[in-house]
Amino acid sequence: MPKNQEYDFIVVSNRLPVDRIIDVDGEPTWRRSPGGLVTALEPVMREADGAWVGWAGKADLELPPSTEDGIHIVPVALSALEVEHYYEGFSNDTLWPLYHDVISPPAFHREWWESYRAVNRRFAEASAAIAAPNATVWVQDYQLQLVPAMLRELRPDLTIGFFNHIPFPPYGIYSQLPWRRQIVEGLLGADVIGFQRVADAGNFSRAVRRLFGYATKSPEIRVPLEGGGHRTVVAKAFPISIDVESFEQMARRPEIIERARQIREDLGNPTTIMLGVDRLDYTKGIGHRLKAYGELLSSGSITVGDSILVQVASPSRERVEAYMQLRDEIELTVGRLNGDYATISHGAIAYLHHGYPREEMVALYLAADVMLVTALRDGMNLVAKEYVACRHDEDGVLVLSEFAGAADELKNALLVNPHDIEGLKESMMQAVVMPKRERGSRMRALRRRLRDNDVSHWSHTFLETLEGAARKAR
Ligand SMILES: O=P(O)(O)OC[C@H]1O[C@H](O[C@H]2O[C@H](CO)[C@@H](O)[C@H](O)[C@H]2O)[C@H](O)[C@@H](O)[C@@H]1O
Ligand SMILES: O=c1ccn([C@@H]2O[C@H](COP(=O)(O)OP(=O)(O)O)[C@@H](O)[C@H]2O)c(=O)[nH]1
Repeated sequence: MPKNQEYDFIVVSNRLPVDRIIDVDGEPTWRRSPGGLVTALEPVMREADGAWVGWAGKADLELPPSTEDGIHIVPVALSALEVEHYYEGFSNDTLWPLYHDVISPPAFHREWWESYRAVNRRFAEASAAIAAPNATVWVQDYQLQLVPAMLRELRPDLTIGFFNHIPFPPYGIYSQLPWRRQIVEGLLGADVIGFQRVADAGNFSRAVRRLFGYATKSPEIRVPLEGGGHRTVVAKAFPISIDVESFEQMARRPEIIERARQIREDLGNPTTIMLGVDRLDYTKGIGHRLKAYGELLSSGSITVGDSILVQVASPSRERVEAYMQLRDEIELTVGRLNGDYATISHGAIAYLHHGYPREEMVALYLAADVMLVTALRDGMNLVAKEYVACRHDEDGVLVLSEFAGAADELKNALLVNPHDIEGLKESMMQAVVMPKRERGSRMRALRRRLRDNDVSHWSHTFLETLEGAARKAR
């Protein structure tokens, strides 16, 4: 790629779609990055001839732009201290818990904030340097909330969109943030700010009114300009989705169907396989799920041999204290439940602390009778949508937390409040005994709903709104 290549369309996110890793032979190579942001944006970028600006997942790594698996990537380097202060610190120990209902207490440190600002500036400069005149730049997520305003200052010709993949909290929580004004100002640099849920967009508009007193009339916010007049910023919900077709196609492949059969056989062909798939994150409600499952075992409502819970808990943010603690808690609970209930031949919980490739995920979805998504708070939760996309057999039951963004659309799931352990147990049992007819009718309705909003619909709707807003502003 020539050095100063310019692009008309740029996606900017903390993570690139691939992480730089060292393989077993000691050779550097790339591996798919974790999390739903990459799952959703990868097909969007394949369709567009743009560039993806982001971090390669390792400290102190200066890499030239390149094309990996058909996507132009422009790596931004972070020092080890920046990984600690900007990524693990401000992004994942301040903003992440604050924006997820303070499930874990957020930590506020001024040096983390300074690092967040410096790294946001670097992302803004890296994007400005490769943007063609009047290009569209789409900034992603809470790690980069200052980038829109920084970019607007550097390049007023650009059309700037922002999408927040996690919730935006109510003002009573948001207002704890010492840098609450600066973050809102950063976001208001965008022409369109997208959120997962209508409630998130409402919370953001309220924060703008409370902090700055700007006039808002949903979905528009009037931002006064220095020399008089105003700019209009659109703040609106655009629920993210997945490439439904590609998940379904994968789930129809004979070798994946065979792998699903093999998984069931390896688990001893139980009557009911329950499945949880999450990054090992305190927002995902894994502990609540295990508590409910343990009580069902204890009361004899379910028995080992007849039922098993497969829990994929993929490694995440492993140097952040709250995540280390969570891992200890979860693994202690799993150990106890297996110790109390497993037999030589049958486990109670198959606990897997790994990140699996997509093919294996799809086989697991096909093998699972009941999918448990019990997040305490989650921007969207693409796992719930992937389960539905894969069930072309119109079978399987989705138990879904009402605190996951996906619950706004997937109303034919069994919706639960994961804090209500009795209610959760009842829903899990309802899923176990649900008649085939009801499973089929619920799954058909879920699949219809999912097809109405796949990831290409999401990105086109957002980008059309962005184009319209920018046209009005010119
Ligand atoms: O990059 P990491 O720190 O390893 O974390 C992985 C990603 O987690 C979060 O995902 C969110 O985006 C999903 C897609 O919109 C959504 O379904 C989910 O509810 C969110 O939690 C995070 O927002 C991403 O930035 C991370 O890359
Ligand atoms: O071992 C794993 C665990 C998860 N995932 C994928 O990671 C994404 C998780 O996205 P979600 O929106 O559910 O949550 P996030 O991790 O982004 O908070 C989904 O595409 C999963 O299929 C995966 O590929 N391998």
